[in-house]
Amino acid sequence: MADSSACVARVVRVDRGAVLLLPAGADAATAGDPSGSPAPAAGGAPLAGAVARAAPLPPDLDSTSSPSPVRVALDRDGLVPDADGARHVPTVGDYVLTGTRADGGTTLLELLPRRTVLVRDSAGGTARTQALAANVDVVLVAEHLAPEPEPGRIERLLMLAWRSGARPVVVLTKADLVADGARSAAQVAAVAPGVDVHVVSATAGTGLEPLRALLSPGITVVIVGTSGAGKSTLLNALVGRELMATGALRADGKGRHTTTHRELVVLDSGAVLIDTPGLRAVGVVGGEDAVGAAFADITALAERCRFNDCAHDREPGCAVQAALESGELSARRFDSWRRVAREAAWQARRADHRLAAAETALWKQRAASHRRQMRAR
Ligand SMILES: Nc1nc2c(ncn2[C@@H]2O[C@H](COP(=O)(O)OP(=O)(O)OP(=O)(O)O)[C@@H](O)[C@H]2O)c(=O)[nH]1
Ligand SMILES: [Zn+2]
Repeated sequence: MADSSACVARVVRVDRGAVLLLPAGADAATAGDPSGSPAPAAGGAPLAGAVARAAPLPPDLDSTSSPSPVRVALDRDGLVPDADGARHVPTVGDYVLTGTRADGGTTLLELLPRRTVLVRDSAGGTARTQALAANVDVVLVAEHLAPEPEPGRIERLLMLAWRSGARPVVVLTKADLVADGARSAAQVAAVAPGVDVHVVSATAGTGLEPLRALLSPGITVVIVGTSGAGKSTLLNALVGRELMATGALRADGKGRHTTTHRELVVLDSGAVLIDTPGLRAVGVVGGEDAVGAAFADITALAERCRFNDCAHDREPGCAVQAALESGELSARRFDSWRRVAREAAWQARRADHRLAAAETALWKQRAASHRRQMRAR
């Protein structure tokens, strides 16, 4: 499918009918070069570093300029085929193979496999999911300390993060507005088992070092959180310059600027940052694994129940009920877990059902074509 001149590029932004791509240079992976796999195993050095290094800067430009992305039109349906011909909606962070037309223009050839992908349910409760970002290593879950953090929202965002395959990290923002950020952090840590929780103030510049340390070459970091969580402000503070428009009032008095699209930015360090618009209703898409990870504390408790099929209701020897009684587990978190676990089970059943329906349709199609062949004879 790919011609010999195929190159790997990364999707920086998706517009209507087109994508912005950062092309990889001579040192980056090319098609047919197995060592240049764009989908490295977790922990491997992703291509982003190569993309960042790919375009040497002209000497008259300072080090803060990045190579400019190339705009490439999508097919009419707005989709990009993968190696098997299945067509996908491209998303920020995707790696694609590009080719060169006779007139020198760039064409999109193929979507490369996604190592990780952040997805959510599309609005309206349809069966569709929307890919928010692909090939990310770290998902920063941002939540403000003032107003008070909402544990339920953090739980949902953590499920989204766990489900992506990337590593979640919680960032509690606006520490300058509260007296005791550490106390809130301890409460939030209780709903984020296995996840680091950081307390930061982007405006005061405190607590940023551990987050800066995440921004190593080749690492892709995406930030998610409700509108006003301080995502853009935090990213700007991490980078030390204005990358993202923030919700602060604009100097010209023309109201507020908020993030309206997802965009990938390559830092001088070679790390890649993706800002996302505020996620309002995080419809959490199934994934019993994600529930298990986000609620690892309850999963561990449930393993200690006397009965394997304990419903954690009134069964004797239920470790979950015991934890509720002792106060080790909050009723709120237990309810939260029940709700998402039910949703996950429902999603799984629905996916099975869809699969079964697709299978039936395929067999009907085959049977029909078989009948046609028989008739033709
Ligand atoms: N006091 C204080 N205010 C902050 C801090 N970080 C952000 N803010 C303010 O919070 C508001 C929202 O910040 P943004 O960075 O635009 O929030 P966002 O999460 O990117 O919002 P969306 O783009 O709508 O998703 C702005 O008025 C910021 O100035 C902080 O550390 N301390
Ligand atoms: Zn039980």
